[in-house]
Amino acid sequence: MEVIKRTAEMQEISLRLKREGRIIGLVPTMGYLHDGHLSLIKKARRENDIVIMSNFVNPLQFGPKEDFATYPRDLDRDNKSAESVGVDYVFAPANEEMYPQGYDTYVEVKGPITEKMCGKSRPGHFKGVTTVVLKLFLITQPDRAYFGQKDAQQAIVIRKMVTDLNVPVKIITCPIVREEDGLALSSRNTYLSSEERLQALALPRALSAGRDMIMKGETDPQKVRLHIKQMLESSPGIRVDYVVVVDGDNLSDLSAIKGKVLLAAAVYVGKTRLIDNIDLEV
Ligand SMILES: Nc1ncnc2c1ncn2[C@@H]1O[C@H](COP(=O)(O)OP(=O)(O)OP(=O)(O)O)[C@@H](O)[C@H]1O
Ligand SMILES: CC(C)(CO)[C@@H](O)C(=O)[O-]
Ligand code: BAL
Repeated sequence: MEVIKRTAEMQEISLRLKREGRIIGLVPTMGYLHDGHLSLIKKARRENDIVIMSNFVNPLQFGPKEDFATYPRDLDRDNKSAESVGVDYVFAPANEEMYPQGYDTYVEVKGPITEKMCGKSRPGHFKGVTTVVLKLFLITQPDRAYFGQKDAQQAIVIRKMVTDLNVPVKIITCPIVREEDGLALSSRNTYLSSEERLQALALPRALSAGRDMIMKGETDPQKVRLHIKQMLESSPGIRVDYVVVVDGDNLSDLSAIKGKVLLAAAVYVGKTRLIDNIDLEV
């Protein structure tokens, strides 16, 4: 496995691999790898000749009061994990490589899908995500790129960017990997104290309760949303950011529960903001 820090070098390698006819899979990450990331890499490994994993904590997608500075980082450990699951190239640029002095270009998906949920709570977040992801695509020339369903809105926004800009990359969304007790794996789980770690279980439990209501025949999205919200609000240590029950393809509001449905929520557990969701076909 090679670790590449320069954008020009990574792009040169990727263009050469493409000329040689190799199929490239890209797994974009912000590092501090866990089994969720590894599941994306393993799928990319099975489906492509070459696997590139990017490891870059993108300052552009963090708000001024968010956790860019404290976001967990451990490049050495990440490189060992990446190598153990067959990554060929780790692309780990410094900020100045991605955004040199005078950098001025941004990519933004405008409209309803970036205005709600995490887009509403984190203004500018998705503009930062789409900008870095398009840059990563141009630097690494992937045929396929792998994203986790845990960041469901992110995957939908990236699909929209790729469609609207005719980007020749196939977007593959992979299922959420969870701890045995149901908590979705997330680098930010490391912020939780042992008490908060227990309190955080309210999030997957409330979403599962919403799913159970639907399985038992509930068709009113507002009733399901309220039930999830009330469960969260009555859970110790939890502050609700948002709860939605929306169309799983485009995040639009539903008049009735039918087809692809996404139950998604973001909560604060102490100072830590966690997101989770369940998608189902009704
Ligand atoms: N539990 C998970 N299961 C599947 N994919 C995941 C999981 N957690 C993260 N991913 C995916 O891994 C990719 C990189 O995510 P990222 O590095 O931000 O990790 P993270 O754990 O989501 O961190 P955080 O949520 O704390 O920012 C994203 O596509 C994300 O959706
Ligand atoms: C896609 C991504 C790597 C862009 O910085 C990030 O948003 C993430 O880790 O999900
Ligand atoms: N996993 C999404 C990256 C972020 O929260 O900024």
